[in-house]
Amino acid sequence: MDITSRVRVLDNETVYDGWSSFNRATFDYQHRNGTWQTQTRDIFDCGHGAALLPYDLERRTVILVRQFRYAAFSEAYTDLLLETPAGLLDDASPEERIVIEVEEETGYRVSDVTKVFECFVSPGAVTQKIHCFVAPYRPGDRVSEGGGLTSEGEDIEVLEMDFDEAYAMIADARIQDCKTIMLLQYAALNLFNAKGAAGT
Ligand SMILES: Nc1nc2c(ncn2[C@@H]2O[C@H](COP(=O)(O)OP(=O)(O)O[C@H]3O[C@H](CO)[C@@H](O)[C@H](O)[C@@H]3O)[C@@H](O)[C@H]2O)c(=O)[nH]1
Ligand SMILES: [Mg+2]
Repeated sequence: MDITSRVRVLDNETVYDGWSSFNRATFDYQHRNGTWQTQTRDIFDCGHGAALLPYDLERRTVILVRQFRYAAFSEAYTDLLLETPAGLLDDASPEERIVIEVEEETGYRVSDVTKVFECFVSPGAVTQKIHCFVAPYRPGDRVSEGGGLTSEGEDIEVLEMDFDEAYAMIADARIQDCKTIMLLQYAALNLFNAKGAAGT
């Protein structure tokens, strides 16, 4: 379904333009019953991103990263956040960008990369879409320490974790990042034969 004819943008004001941008859009939207309504929405834009879960089926492990996230901290999450490696696209394609980002953050050089889904992270207010990937890895694929770019303020800890332990961390809220939850659930359903995954 293409709903372009049901939206008329009246104004798109840039409220802030810096590392990210913040816009206030005013538009007419035609409801399903045919009536038009004027709405205003504040929209946060920091570009699109890509995320990847490296997995080793033989050793039943995955690679996650742990880092400080001020946005979560400001909402009383006082621990470091556990996530899959991920990054902003910065004008590259998701496929190109994610391989570079995984090596920068984890030190692992992955090659057999599979796109599994893409998702809007918070579509009521945030423009960002995350392209999500998985890739197998072996211990010998580690070519550097990783850790991210100190010059950009990154201080990233690399964790190789037992898959079942990582998966269980969703249920007790030790993992709260949405791309990480979705990729671990994808892996439980499609890669590992996980206890508690649907159909097992
Ligand atoms: N958030 C933020 N980051 C900034 C800013 N200025 C510079 N940065 C730097 O921009 C870099 C972004 O690192 P990436 O690895 O590219 O992105 P990320 O922060 O890991 O993740 C982003 O993309 C993910 C999706 O792939 C998102 O899940 C995540 O929320 C975030 O937007 C970091 O080094 C960060 O320090 C700023 O004002 N705000
Ligand atoms: Mg990152």
